[in-house]
Amino acid sequence: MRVLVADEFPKVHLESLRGLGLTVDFRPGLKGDALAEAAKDVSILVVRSTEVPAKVFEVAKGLSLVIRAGAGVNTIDVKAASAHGVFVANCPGQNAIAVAELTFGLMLAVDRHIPDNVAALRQGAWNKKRFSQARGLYGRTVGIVGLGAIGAAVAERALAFGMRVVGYSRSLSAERAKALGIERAESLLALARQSEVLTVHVPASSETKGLVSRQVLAALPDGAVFINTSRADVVDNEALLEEARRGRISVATDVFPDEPKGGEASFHSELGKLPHVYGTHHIGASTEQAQDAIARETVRLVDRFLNEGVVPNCVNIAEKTPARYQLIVRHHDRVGVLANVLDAVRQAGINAQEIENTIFEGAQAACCKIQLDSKPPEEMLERIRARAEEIIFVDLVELRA
Ligand SMILES: NC(=O)c1ccc[n+]([C@@H]2O[C@H](COP(=O)([O-])OP(=O)(O)OC[C@H]3O[C@@H](n4cnc5c(N)ncnc54)[C@H](O)[C@@H]3O)[C@@H](O)[C@H]2O)c1
Ligand SMILES: O=C(O)[C@H](O)COP(=O)(O)O
Repeated sequence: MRVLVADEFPKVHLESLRGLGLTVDFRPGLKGDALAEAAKDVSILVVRSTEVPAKVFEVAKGLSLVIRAGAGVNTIDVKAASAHGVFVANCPGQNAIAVAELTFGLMLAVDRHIPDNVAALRQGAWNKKRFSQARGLYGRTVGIVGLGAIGAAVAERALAFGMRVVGYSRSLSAERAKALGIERAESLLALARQSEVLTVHVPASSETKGLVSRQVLAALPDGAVFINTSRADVVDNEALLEEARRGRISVATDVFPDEPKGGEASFHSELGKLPHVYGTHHIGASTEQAQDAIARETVRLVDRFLNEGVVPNCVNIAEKTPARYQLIVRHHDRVGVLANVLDAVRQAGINAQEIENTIFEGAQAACCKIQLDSKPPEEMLERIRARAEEIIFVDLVELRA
């Protein structure tokens, strides 16, 4: 079996993939049509931020699994993967500490103007007067949008810095907020109004597009710091540029609209050039520790897929199928029994969806559960029951809507 690794990946973990008996094509930097062409003969594709467009799934008929060696899957056409029956999995949480560390690096950098200090020294200037203007983080309020793996890691660090931490997240319950030792805001706007630092950690999706809106940015107090280490799409970028130009708030961002996907490119960002903005080059996950953890997790996923047929961290399995009924058939474990059951389902013109066949100890009997998209007629059940030498019991249950 072949695996294509189309982004940087630690050498030692490429060896672990080979140790699983796979042929590994290590081709970082592949893009677009070249990626689709290279994926033609592989079963597994591993990527970081490289885009995986629909074309890959159209061309690579043997592809079974795409692993995002990272957190965000917005760079993969997951809809196309699902339409072609390809599993997509990621490595959630494995780079959370690295992103939280960068978030704090940015927070401190903005408060103490560290990059400007360095730049002035390099230009031969001493300016203690200007660079002494800092407010300090202790006792200040940080608002965290998205309390998943990264948001929680940021909260933990903010508490250690003696900050007041308030969170807003889609599923942040009062209990979880209490467990994290933070306060909970009722809305994003309410959070923004009290945040001297607002930091965002939500995935890019149709739901989060422009979540940090013009109104949210305008609600930030004068002199606030806005930090984005998630994705550019979660912010109204036009409004952010206007706010940053005005200089009413400071901005630190690791992500940009239309940022290059690869390692090196020329890139001109209006936002990144402004004096109140500190930009980094989408390096949130780029520590050796995080890349090691991500690669280990990738190898674990490949191992389980190869040896157990399961896909941990899969992001595109239907949470619920449209099936309304479940056929339960307890049967003798013999050749052809399931084929006969499915033939009866086919003859009734019903679509079988999820199927699970469980074998009992001793391998004499099994229980097969078949989800059906419509109610089968009584004749179909009778046809199955009629094969008494194969069938022990047949039942039909209606599934909860
Ligand atoms: N800069 C980088 O290098 C870097 C590295 C890793 C991750 N990221 C980005 O950070 C994102 C978050 O990563 P994570 O590991 O914390 O993911 P996560 O899934 O653990 O957490 C995401 C959180 O966002 C919340 N959320 C989702 N939709 C929301 C909405 N509409 N409103 C409010 N809250 C919502 C979820 O409930 C969850 O708590 C990733 O999806 C990725 O885009 C960037
Ligand atoms: O979602 C992620 O994990 C990050 O954006 C990291 O992207 P990278 O693997 O390209 O650094």
